[in-house]
Amino acid sequence: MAHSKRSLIQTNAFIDGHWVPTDERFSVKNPATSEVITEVADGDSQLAERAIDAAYRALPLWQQKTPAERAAVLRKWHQAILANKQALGELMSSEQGKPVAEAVGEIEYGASFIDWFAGEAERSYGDILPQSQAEQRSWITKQGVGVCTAITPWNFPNAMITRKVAPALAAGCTIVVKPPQQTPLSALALAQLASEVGIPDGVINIVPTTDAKAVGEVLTTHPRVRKFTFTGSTAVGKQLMEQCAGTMKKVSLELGGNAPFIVFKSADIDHAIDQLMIAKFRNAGQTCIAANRVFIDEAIEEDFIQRLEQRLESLKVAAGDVEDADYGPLIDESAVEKVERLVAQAQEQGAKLVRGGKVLTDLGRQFYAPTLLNKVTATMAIAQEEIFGPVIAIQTFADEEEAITNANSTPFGLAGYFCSQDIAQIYRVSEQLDCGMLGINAGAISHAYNAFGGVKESGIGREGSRYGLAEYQETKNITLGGLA
Ligand SMILES: NC(=O)c1ccc[n+]([C@@H]2O[C@H](COP(=O)([O-])OP(=O)(O)OC[C@H]3O[C@@H](n4cnc5c(N)ncnc54)[C@H](O)[C@@H]3O)[C@@H](O)[C@H]2O)c1
Ligand SMILES: O=C[C@H](O)CS(=O)(=O)O
Repeated sequence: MAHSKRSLIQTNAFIDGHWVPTDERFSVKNPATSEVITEVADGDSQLAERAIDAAYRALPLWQQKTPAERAAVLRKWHQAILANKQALGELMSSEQGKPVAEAVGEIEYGASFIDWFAGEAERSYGDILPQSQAEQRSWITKQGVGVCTAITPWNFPNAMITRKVAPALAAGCTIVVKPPQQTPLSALALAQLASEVGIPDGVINIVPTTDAKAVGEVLTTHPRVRKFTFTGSTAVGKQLMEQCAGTMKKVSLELGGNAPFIVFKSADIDHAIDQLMIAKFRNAGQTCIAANRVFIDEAIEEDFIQRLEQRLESLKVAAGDVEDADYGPLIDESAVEKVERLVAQAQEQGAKLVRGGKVLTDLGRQFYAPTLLNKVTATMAIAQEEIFGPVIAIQTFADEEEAITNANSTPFGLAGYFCSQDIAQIYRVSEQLDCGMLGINAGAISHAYNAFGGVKESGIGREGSRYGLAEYQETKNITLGGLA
């Protein structure tokens, strides 16, 4: 595998354009080998307050820039990221575990949000309102909300940051980001490139920490913070939303999922399996929109399972720096233990293990085999929790109504998928599935142009698309009188 020439490893906090060391530091490890990559500054609540103050000081000058000026420097950042995508991909793979090729793909995906929102900055329009009084005229302006704070997850260490930072900066906001403890290096590398291309000091600030609770308390309660955005588990999202209430922050939450993947008997089975492989095994299944519950029409169950099992045979599991790896290790020991628990419990309750169901010990404790379980039921934990691993859990259904009822039967509503060649069925089912995003004959649905987000306990708000900028803007109604 070709290795990049440039290293982008930064190990200190990034505040007000400066790299800030701390007395305490924490280790960042490679999940494939458990080797320590480096030690990173361990921020605390005081450092978080310092970062917010820097963002507050930087706000006026950044707000006063024109959308075209903000777009221009965002496009420079976009280009710098793409110019370093191999180094950024290798860095991400080392700290998160995904194959380098997939990591480079995430870098490109993450960069696409910056390019997209550079354009959205230039297309952010207000409105002229109908005249209600003879002597008055009214109009709407859209203004950046102010200082923002963000907390992001480890599974997509680059894109989950740019999906927030890009619209925030495009809207004229400044931001403080707490990256995940497991994968801070990707965030710090983004900040380095932002600084190199001229994004002003204090506009982007990064505070790595092992004390998420203390730093999060500051990011969600500080009076200078007007907007909080979170991507992570539903349980933590609920807690952080409560913490924001005291200062009425504008909140957007991208939370957990439990995506159904329904294959109707009208589907093209081979195409459905292709899409399921994407929706399940991307990032070793550690994806919020992974196909978590697979529903197969009982009329095609035997044929589908036979063909699917054959496809699993072809998957290559290996460390991220191995050529052609389809997926790598799970992020840590607790992730492996959760998958082992869910698979064991399912089998104890009657599920049938068709393939896999074990750690690939020859590769290491973190590597879990491609796994296929059949005869799963809705009452099993594996159908109620995010598996977050390379495990396909199959349930069957007799008719469309049963499939839809079962698919909608969880507190989550992030993504859903179904495969059908029947256009009437496609319209019926797409209108009844209760989720924020639907993939119909499509397992890959994450693009900067699309509106990413969930309903029910999967979140509030949308990221990407033409809807993503509004999460970082306030709508101001202005009325001018005395015109008679
Ligand atoms: N909807 C989406 O777009 C999306 C995307 C990626 C991941 N996720 C979800 O994230 C979860 C996996 O990521 P994770 O394990 O990092 O989730 P997590 O909720 O444990 O952690 C997410 C972030 O929150 C921080 N955090 C944890 N507890 C905190 C607290 N008490 N106060 C402040 N910060 C705290 C963590 O340090 C991390 O930075 C899954 O549920 C997945 O579905 C959702
Ligand atoms: O984990 C879910 C993230 O949102 C990743 S992606 O946007 O689906 O690639």
